Amino acid sequence: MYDHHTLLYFSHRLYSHELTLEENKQIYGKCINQHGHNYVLEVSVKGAVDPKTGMFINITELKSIIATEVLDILDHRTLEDLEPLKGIVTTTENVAVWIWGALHKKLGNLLFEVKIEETEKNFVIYRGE
Ligand SMILES: Nc1nc2c(c(=O)[nH]1)N=C([C@H](O)[C@H](O)COP(=O)(O)OP(=O)(O)OP(=O)(O)O)CN2
Ligand SMILES: [Zn+2]
Repeated sequence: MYDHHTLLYFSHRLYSHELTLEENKQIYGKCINQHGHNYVLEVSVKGAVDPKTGMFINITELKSIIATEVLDILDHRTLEDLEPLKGIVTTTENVAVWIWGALHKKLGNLLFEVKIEETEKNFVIYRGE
């Protein structure tokens, strides 16, 4: 098992276009307003160590995959503006599921877990269930 931490910042609001403004206010409160977080993304991978190399993935490759598939798309962006997240309420749960999908395309079964901390108090762990 190997964990890799990375920081990213993005702005979002919690708002569902399937609900009325009143319903959104009821459900999401102050979070319907645009705001941002310094998220911490932790990607865990697992695999059988290759006896020849002593690795199951080169961390340099893992970092490159996280950079191209996640950071280059999300970091310092407004989530609601991003095509891949259109129509998705950008809760930490939904962002974790989206990140899992983006990484799984490249990592396949090496991907074990995506953990994303939205604030010091809130984080989501997703294992592709
Ligand atoms: N199930 C979820 N609930 C909430 C989410 C979420 O992603 N999933 N997100 C938010 C807001 O984005 C908000 O910015 C974070 O919530 P907040 O209560 O502000 O976070 P803190 O607990 O760190 O804030 P304190 O004011 O210090 O308590 C809300 N809900
Ligand atoms: Zn928020």
